Amino acid sequence: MSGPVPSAPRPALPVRGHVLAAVVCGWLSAAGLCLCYLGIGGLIDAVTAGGAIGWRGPGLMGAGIALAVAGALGRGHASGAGEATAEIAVRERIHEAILARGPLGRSRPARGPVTGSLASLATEGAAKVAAWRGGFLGELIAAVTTPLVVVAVVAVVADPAAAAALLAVVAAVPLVIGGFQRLFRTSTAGYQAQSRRLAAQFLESIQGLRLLTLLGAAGRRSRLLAEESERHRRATMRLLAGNQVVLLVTDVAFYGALIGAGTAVALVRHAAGAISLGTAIALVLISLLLTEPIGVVGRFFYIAMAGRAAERQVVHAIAGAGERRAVPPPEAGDGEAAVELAGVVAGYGDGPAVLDGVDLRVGHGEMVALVGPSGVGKSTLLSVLAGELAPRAGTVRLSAPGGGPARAVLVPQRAWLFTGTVAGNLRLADPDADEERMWWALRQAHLAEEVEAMPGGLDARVGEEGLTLSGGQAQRLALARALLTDADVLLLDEPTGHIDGRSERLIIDTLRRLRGTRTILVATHSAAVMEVADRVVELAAAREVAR
Ligand SMILES: Nc1ncnc2c1ncn2[C@@H]1O[C@H](COP(=O)(O)OP(=O)(O)OP(=O)(O)O)[C@@H](O)[C@H]1O
Repeated sequence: MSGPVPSAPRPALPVRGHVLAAVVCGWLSAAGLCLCYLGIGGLIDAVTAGGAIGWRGPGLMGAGIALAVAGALGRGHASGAGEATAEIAVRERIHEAILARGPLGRSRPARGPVTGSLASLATEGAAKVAAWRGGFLGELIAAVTTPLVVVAVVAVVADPAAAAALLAVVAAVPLVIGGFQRLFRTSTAGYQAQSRRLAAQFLESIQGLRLLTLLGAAGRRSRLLAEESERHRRATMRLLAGNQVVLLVTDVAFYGALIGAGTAVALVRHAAGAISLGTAIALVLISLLLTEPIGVVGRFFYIAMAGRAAERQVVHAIAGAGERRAVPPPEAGDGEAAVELAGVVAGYGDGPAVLDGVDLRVGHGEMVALVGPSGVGKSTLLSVLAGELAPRAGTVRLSAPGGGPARAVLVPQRAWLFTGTVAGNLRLADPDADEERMWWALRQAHLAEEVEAMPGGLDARVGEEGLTLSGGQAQRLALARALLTDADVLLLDEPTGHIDGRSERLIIDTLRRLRGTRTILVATHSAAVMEVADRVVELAAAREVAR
């Protein structure tokens, strides 16, 4: 994923209520624990005084425990619900972006991620963003502000002067954390610079490998890379050592300082006769709660950093999708032919024209095989028809059988298989598809039996984290996905190109059965596919060949 990160706004997620609820529940839980500790203090005072225990101590303890438990449960629930809501929202936004750039299309935007990385962003990335924005943010705010709640409870229920002293200690914590982060940043920056240098040198060497070999410089270059790798290893070790120091210092210094300060305040106030022994012990226990923000700092590095990085990619992805919409869709024709190309000129960027004045007319329900030598522009023509590549000149018209604009869908040469389930992969094309419809599409593509045999069936996990489908199965899954769109025009780019013989036979049989049901353009080198087609058009000469 390259290109500058745009200053597009962060995706608005409907989790404000969840975050707020998590924060409030966190506060309630902290206040409950304070009351519970003060109750314990009250009990200690009653026991040491030798009098009746009374209601105050047990009452505070009971109320405190109830509040703490309710708060903890509420916080857990709010975080869980927030995370789930955020994940769905992020995924929907990314799915919109995927659909906007053509779910089955070969996507080569000038900027922004390709479809495959968009989809892994929609799975793993969405989970990271959700864990951060929906789940962790509320807990973070609650934890960071807990000391203030603790101080407030101490001020109201125990001793305002002790509360003021604790407040001063709490205020010093962010300053010290900031100082440590600055120290740490220097070693992180050094590591990143080293990392970039190494990556650049590797890339340069691979790109220039041929030249290096011709010049007899490969050995020298490899020694240089070895030295650079060693420097990188040392930088990594320095970073890890720095990390350990930060963790150690955080633990020892902060826990020690906060609990020590709490104990000192309690002792001083008790010695001055301002608070009882029980309240002093309660203050020591309460000072444990002041360490709450430190507990989240470690998780902050993992959850928030990963979540924020994924969030930047999501913003980038969504912004990229906006650019894709800028390619105008093919015009609607008069309805007489499904596809009409007249004088189409197309190419990539500022490069030469790949298609130079192509004319083609395809009737409704006709199956046309596009043939021609490799590189002649068959895939390019399909990209133009799919609305992925705007023609430089000429007209492209797609008509639905009854007139009006037609929908075209492209199955690329190598089907992307997204990390997720079979159903998830199918629903990229039709988010509302029910199981029956998905099985229908799988049967059409001759994949139903194989999916049935997979653990979980439609819920079988495929892609990087699950089953790896064969090239042929992936191609048939992509075909099933295309059929789910109910597009009028099906564009198939080399559907039998890189697959096993059995899959090839199954796909050809699918094509045979689809013939006449919709308009199909299939770019191919396969004689068997040409055999199935109604017509064969050779692209080089833009003329029909005899069959
Ligand atoms: N994204 C791209 N950017 C720049 N040039 C491209 C791009 N895609 C294809 N080309 C070039 O356009 C020309 C036509 O490629 P295209 O993939 O359309 O040919 P094809 O007939 O489908 O080939 P094959 O039979 O090998 O699939 C080739 O010279 C190719 O290098």
